[in-house]
Amino acid sequence: MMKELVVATKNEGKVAEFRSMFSKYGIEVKSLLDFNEPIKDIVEDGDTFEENAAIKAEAIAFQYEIPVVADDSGLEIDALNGEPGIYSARYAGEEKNDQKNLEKVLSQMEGVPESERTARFVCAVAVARPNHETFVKRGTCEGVIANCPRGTEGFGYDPIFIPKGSNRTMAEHSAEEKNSISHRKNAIVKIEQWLQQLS
Ligand SMILES: O=P(O)(O)OP(=O)(O)OP(=O)(O)OC[C@H]1O[C@@H](n2cnc3c(O)ncnc32)[C@H](O)[C@@H]1O
Ligand SMILES: [Mg+2]
Repeated sequence: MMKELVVATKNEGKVAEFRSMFSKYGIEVKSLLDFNEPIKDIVEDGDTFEENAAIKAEAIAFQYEIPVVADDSGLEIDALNGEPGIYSARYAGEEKNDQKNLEKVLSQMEGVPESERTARFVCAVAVARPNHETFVKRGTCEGVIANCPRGTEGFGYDPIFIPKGSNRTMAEHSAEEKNSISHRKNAIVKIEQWLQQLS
């Protein structure tokens, strides 16, 4: 029997990755995109990835009285003092446009030499349940910012992020490859015990 688990996200790219990575635990993912009623956007006003992940997970867990997982993630660029960071989704404006966001990063990074283009993807994964303390785990993926976008896989900033040890952008990695090295994967392995005992 497949167990069902709600992941409190409206991001289709994230949903696909959770679906793929949770399948080995026998878990079927339901996201906010699958709810019949419209789910209002959750205000992400925390100061950290961890706080925002907990805010999203708890909003849905407490409303529906079910266990919920949520993800808050983004790109930290050293030469930009950690920007866009927790503001990654809206870096180029309220409309949350992936293409505009990565173009803004590239323009901010113009002229920055190879050795100073270090960055990391960060993912905080929160587990919230009625009558339990929420817990949050962080995973990261180190890399560098490319000079121009390449590749069509993945989502978000993947076309401009080259993971450490590779010469391809994340968007030039297959879904399977990304899911073996990503920040999201590295956060999910830290909640593995909880995923395994879920019934
Ligand atoms: O809040 P939810 O509904 O989960 O969806 P969101 O897209 O708003 O997600 P976040 O608030 O966590 O913002 C994450 C930002 O970081 C980007 N991002 C997160 N994970 C990524 C990944 O694996 N590859 C590329 N970009 C990623 C993503 O495109 C967003 O711009
Ligand atoms: Mg968001």
